[in-house]
Amino acid sequence: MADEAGPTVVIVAGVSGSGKTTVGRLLAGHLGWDFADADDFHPLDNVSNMRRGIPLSDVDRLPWLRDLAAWIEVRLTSGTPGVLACSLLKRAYRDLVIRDPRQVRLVYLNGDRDVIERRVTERKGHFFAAHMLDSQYRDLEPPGPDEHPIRASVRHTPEESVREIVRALALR
Ligand SMILES: Nc1ncnc2c1ncn2[C@@H]1O[C@H](COP(=O)(O)OP(=O)(O)O)[C@@H](O)[C@H]1O
Ligand SMILES: O=C(O)[C@H](O)[C@@H](O)[C@H](O)[C@H](O)COP(=O)(O)O
Repeated sequence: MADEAGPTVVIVAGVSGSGKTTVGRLLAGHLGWDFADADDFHPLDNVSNMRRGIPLSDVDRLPWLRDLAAWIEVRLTSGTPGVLACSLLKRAYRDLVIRDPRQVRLVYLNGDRDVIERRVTERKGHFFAAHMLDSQYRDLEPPGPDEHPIRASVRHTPEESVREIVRALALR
């Protein structure tokens, strides 16, 4: 759990289309923190595969996860807070990038698959197609209670989710 000073990094996680980038960017703006989208860390082959409808494997994701862990480590050592939007579908992925849960808090955007499916379908100009959602749910291992996730519903507006998250983080 976060220590009295609060976390230095907040990760907003969930399947594609759950609102990680939208909520994460809004949260970062509210807190005055830096924001990073994990999509920007994918090797080009990963994006090319997803664009062609090929889901990523654990092997594909490993270099990506290592780069994300390095981004977090820089934040922690420099004391520069940041919000990271990142799917982190599996527990093993989260264990790799969240080494100290007191300093890195997890937000999990969850809720109705039909809502998410509609959003991915309507989203313009993104490489990730709605038919790929099946593979996201196949890989998804929702956070367990020991990960102390802050849960936010995909049905809420981004603004409502940010208010909930800030309250749960006890950050002003
Ligand atoms: N709470 C929300 N209410 C309505 N639309 C949303 C909400 N969150 C995200 N969206 C929209 O849904 C789509 C997916 O959001 P995005 O932030 O890209 O999700 P992710 O980063 O998890 O893939 C975008 O078109 C975005 O504008
Ligand atoms: O691990 C993965 O399979 C990908 O990271 C995936 O979870 C992510 O969702 C896509 O890269 C699309 O990006 P958005 O999440 O922004 O739609």
